[in-house]
Amino acid sequence: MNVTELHKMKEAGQKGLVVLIDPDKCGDGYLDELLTIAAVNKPTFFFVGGSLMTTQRLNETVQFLKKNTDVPVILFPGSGNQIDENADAILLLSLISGRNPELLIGEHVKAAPALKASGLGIWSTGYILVDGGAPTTASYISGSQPVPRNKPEIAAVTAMAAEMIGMQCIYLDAGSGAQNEVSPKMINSVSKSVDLPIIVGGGMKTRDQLEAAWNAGATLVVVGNAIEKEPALLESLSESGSQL
Ligand SMILES: CC(C)=CCC/C(C)=C/CC/C(C)=C/CC/C(C)=C/COP(=O)(O)OP(=O)(O)O
Ligand SMILES: O=P(O)(O)OC[C@@H](O)CO
Ligand SMILES: [Mg+2]
Repeated sequence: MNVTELHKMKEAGQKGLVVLIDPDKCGDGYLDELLTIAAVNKPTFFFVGGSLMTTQRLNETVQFLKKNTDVPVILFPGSGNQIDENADAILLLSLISGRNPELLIGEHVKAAPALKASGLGIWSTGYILVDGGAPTTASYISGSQPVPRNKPEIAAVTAMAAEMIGMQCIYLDAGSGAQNEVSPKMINSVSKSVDLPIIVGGGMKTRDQLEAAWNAGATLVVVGNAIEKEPALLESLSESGSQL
């Protein structure tokens, strides 16, 4: 699936809900339960990945999803080896809030041949970690400082640079299980500074938070932990897709 699908969504003013699936946390029938609920309350996409993957379940998770749902499956890789050609696309993340060359370009160089051969849709993504109130796995593993929560202008100029370099979307991430989600003020500031679709995630738990993010300019809002803890939450978050 090409990134133009995401650009079309933004141009049409459509808003999407994404469920993040961490293959490490898919035990005990979790995916069966999730897909039963998702059959009625369809998310726009499934993202699959983790900043730290301690099991080898990526391929079986992608395979299971491709077999049992028609919701597109987009890889959200914590490293260059989280590639599976059975998915529909991959967020080719470049960690632009950090200054670690491996996560800006190094991993990408190593993964380039496999990515090209995979036939996956490539969504070049400027990935911005934002302080969500506590250190997250992503910031610890990447050894990078997140953008301070109350500095929307830093996120905005970072996104502007990414757009001029040629990246195709921006991901503002307060990190897995963040105490504070990315503020609508920061989303709005980024939205006014670039024409790119904006993906927002980290610490989202309520429909009100999703709406605040969409209204501030997000095209996609990602929910991981809250649905992992309580899959039925997908029903109230999606409101049967009325807004999607
Ligand atoms: C070259 C390729 C294919 C990929 C680049 C990979 C890069 C540079 C990633 C950026 C840095 C990074 C660690 C991103 C993490 C993204 C991610 C999958 C976050 C979601 O996972 P969490 O839910 O935070 O993970 P845990 O549950 O493991 O805490
Ligand atoms: O798990 P949560 O807190 O919903 O975060 C989702 C994702 O944006 C984390 O990278
Ligand atoms: Mg996680």
